[in-house]
Amino acid sequence: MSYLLKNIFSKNNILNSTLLSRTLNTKNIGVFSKFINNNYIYLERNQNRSFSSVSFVAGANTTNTVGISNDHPLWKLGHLNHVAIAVPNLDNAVNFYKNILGVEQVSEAVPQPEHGVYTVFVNLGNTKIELLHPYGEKSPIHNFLEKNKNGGIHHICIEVNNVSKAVKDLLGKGIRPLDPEPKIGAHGNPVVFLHPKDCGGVLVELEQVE
Ligand SMILES: C[C@@H](C(=O)O)C(=O)SCCNC(=O)CCNC(=O)[C@H](O)C(C)(C)COP(=O)(O)OP(=O)(O)OC[C@H]1O[C@@H](n2cnc3c(N)ncnc32)[C@H](O)[C@@H]1OP(=O)(O)O
Repeated sequence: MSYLLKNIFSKNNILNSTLLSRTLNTKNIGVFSKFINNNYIYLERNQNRSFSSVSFVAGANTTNTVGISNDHPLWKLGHLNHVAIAVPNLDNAVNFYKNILGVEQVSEAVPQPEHGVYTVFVNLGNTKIELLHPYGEKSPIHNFLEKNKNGGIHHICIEVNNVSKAVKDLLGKGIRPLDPEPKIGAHGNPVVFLHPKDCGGVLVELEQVE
């Protein structure tokens, strides 16, 4: 059997595939299923739990089969861009930061239809707070606010120099992005969210900043 075939059918791959398939299921979102080496198939399910789309996502190769090694990082981590707080009442939250704490730079509320949220940025100088409020019925923060009636810290956003390379590399290390492709975030930059179950219980957003 060639080295490649041995790799495909190695005990590790079968084991990883089984483990990942078992742990990746969350309702109404896509499922990453390990395919060959660090490549994944992304299966998206609709409300009836039947599969509605399939995409192929290539992970970074962490073996030496094609000469790419993680000893030479392909991407770099940057600053903390913002801490996002989901709020049940945007006016009350803006009043707290602007008038009670006295923050000078507080943006207007901006609808982000592609993300299902309104955002307000509170600029603290060294980093920002992003206030999030649901936009539309399918907002990804509905469940969070259902469970946290007074709101709470929803995610952190860390800057990276190349979000696609970061995702490929992280997939190879078992860290799942929540979408197969980056979206354009509130600052007009590509962003991707990483599964909180893979990041110590914290929803992590990576934002590409040149
Ligand atoms: C504009 C843009 C930008 O900054 O540029 C944004 O901010 S957009 C910001 C809004 N967009 C996003 O958040 C996109 C990424 N988020 C998502 O895809 C989703 O919200 C998920 C994180 C997958 C959660 O989905 P959903 O609410 O349907 O599932 P769920 O409530 O059943 O939660 C599944 C499990 O994840 C945990 N979980 C849910 N939300 C969490 C959070 N924010 N932090 C940590 N853990 C969280 C739950 O406790 C639960 O754990 P247990 O199973 O143990 O009970």
